[in-house]
Amino acid sequence: MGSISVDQHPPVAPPPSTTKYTIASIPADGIGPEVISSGIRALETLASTFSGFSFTFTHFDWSSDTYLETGKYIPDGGLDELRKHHAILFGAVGDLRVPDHISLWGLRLAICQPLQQYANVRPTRILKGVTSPLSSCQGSEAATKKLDWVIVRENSEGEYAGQGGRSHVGQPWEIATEVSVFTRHGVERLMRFAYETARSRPRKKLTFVTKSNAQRNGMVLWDEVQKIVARDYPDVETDKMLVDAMTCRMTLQPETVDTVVATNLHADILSDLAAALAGSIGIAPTSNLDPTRRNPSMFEPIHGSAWDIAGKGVANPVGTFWTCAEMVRWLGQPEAADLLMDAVENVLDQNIKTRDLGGTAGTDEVTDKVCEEIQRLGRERGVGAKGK
Ligand SMILES: NC(=O)C1=CN([C@@H]2O[C@H](COP(=O)(O)OP(=O)(O)OC[C@H]3O[C@@H](n4cnc5c(N)ncnc54)[C@H](O)[C@@H]3O)[C@@H](O)[C@H]2O)C=CC1
Ligand SMILES: CC(=O)C(=O)O
Ligand SMILES: [K+]
Ligand SMILES: [Mn+2]
Repeated sequence: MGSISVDQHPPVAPPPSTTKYTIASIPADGIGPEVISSGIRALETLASTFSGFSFTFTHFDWSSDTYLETGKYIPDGGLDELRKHHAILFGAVGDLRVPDHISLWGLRLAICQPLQQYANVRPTRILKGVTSPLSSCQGSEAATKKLDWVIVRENSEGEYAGQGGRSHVGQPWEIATEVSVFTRHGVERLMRFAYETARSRPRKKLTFVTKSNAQRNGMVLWDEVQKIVARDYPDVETDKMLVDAMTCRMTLQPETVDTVVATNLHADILSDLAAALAGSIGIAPTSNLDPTRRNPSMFEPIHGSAWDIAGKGVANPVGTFWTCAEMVRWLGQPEAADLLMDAVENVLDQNIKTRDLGGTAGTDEVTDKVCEEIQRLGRERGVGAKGK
């Protein structure tokens, strides 16, 4: 096991120096446009409440409709257009008329990979006013109060590297391969990011998730690189879990978990579980970060395009509000991010919730109330005079 230092850049570069933020919005498919329009309303309300910063949105109509019309999700030169912005706000991609692997690779992964958004960050906690499904289990009430996690997901390689192929298509002897790719460079930069995240949180605790008993090459390199990186973070307590057992620990001992690092596929699954344990897949956020800030980062709710509820006005916008709060924090406005989350929790606590959380409110009602609460909290906290 040799020493490594392939990636010398600091794990997280500082936010932009300007306060006039340009945001590329890509609502895309299904409930994406519904929740993104709620998110933009909340962001505009936030900017008018604070007056120290502003947003300018550029709307990109890249979606499965566009693909069906033009044969492309992203037009020629599209990524260069995205690069002109400070951040990207994304809804979800996926449409019944297009195979899922075409849509995901045509849009979301076609942005994350070239823009080197290698760190996918997925916080979960039980928001005020929300009941965890774990709370109905005997004795777990105290434990669920301590469900406060950040899952750091590898977002550029691993099981979603896109390597593989099919031969002898349609023949009885057809073969298909899906090859996971783990590079020292890719694993090291992600481990450093995960350790920095764990270090920034009060408990300074990292659960390292692996599957190196069965996956005996890539996961073994994953383990070796983690051990090397861990030496630089003696103040962070690390424990190691095989991914299958991790599902049990998240469910039965949520209070023992704080920051988690896992591969692209493992963390994709664990983070949907995390969202459900915190109440609903409709509340959880995702940041796809290029920590070097050489490229804009992309922010999206954790959920997909949810065709089953699209167009009905019932999608939960909370995952997008939390996503917007994470984006605002990334851009360098932590006070505004905190206020947005406080507004969301106050509204949930008044029992104004969508039906996935047991409520009866629609997307618009929740959005109206959150915007009103942003303004009320802004007045209460006297934030309007700050900045500029
Ligand atoms: N990042 C992305 O763009 C993602 C795209 N997808 C795509 O989305 C499509 C549907 O995938 P599914 O596996 O069904 O996952 P999904 O997350 O779209 O939906 C799963 C279930 O959760 C519900 N749900 C999701 N978001 C909700 C919200 N905000 N409020 C209330 N209920 C909500 C849905 O109604 C559905 O019953 C597929 O094409 C898939 O490839 C899936 C995950 C992420
Ligand atoms: C595609 C997907 O499920 C995700 O990025 O979470
Ligand atoms: K999404
Ligand atoms: Mn997912």
